[in-house]
Amino acid sequence: MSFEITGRHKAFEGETAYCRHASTETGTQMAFAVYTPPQAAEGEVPVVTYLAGLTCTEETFMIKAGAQRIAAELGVMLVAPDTSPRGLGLPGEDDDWDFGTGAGFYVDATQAPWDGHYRMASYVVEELPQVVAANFPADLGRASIMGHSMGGHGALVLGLRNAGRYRSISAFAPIANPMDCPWGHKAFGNYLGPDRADWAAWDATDLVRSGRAAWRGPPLLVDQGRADGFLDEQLKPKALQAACAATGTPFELHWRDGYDHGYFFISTFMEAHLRHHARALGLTA
Ligand SMILES: N[C@@H](CCC(=O)N[C@@H](CSC=O)C(=O)NCC(=O)O)C(=O)O
Repeated sequence: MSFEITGRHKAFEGETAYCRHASTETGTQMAFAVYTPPQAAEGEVPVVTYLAGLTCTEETFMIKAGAQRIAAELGVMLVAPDTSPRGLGLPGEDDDWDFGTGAGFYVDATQAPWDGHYRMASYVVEELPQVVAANFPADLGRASIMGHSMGGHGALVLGLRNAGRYRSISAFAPIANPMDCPWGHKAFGNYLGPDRADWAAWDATDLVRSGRAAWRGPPLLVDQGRADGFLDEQLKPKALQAACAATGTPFELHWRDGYDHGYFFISTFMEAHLRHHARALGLTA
């Protein structure tokens, strides 16, 4: 297995590392970032994976979210993958900012030409943790997942579909009902095909509403800014809230007055999300 650390940066007595490896799921080089907290010097530490949104890379979270200080206090490893395979040269891959490169949507594509490569669900859940644990002191038995926007959708869906692997799930401004918004229609139509029945398995609201995902862990934690320009057309947190209420799924939605969709919002509430995960991971939070 090829693996390379391309950059190392000391932070809060731990280290942010930028990594690359040859992925079997995507058939490309994939990039990801890892923050290792100082507690890892004493042994394996729990892992929180962060999935970023449209147009982001493995760098975005580490640079903008302000998460390392609190991760260092709590003793949590942070893992942030890139948001899609890159550089495949597929037709249409680089035409739009909300589809293709930087927009893998954390599904396993079934439609040509995407299906052999755009396998971000299997990459995040199966392959990436193994690569991380082979190279960093990660305790995969204690794992949680979080994300933003497209990555909030990813965290919710991958967490709900793989509840045995994740102790807690949280999201900032997630695309909560992608079957019912333009971003979701575009991504799912191209990656999964025209049959909406095939989309439902990748929609957090539908997974909860249908009872196909039965989450019984700590509340699904969601923060949403009221000044978010994408809220009404793309995000639909109230649909997920209604599905959770109807099925008794633990859910906590915080509306944040004046906050928009960006990393000033995310960094403001990052500490609360990491403490939520730390409690689920058995750490003092
Ligand atoms: N087209 C714009 C907007 C892209 C954008 O807002 N991306 C968000 C995620 S949106 C849903 O997944 C983001 O996180 N951007 C990175 C950032 O640093 O804010 C553009 O290309 O900028």
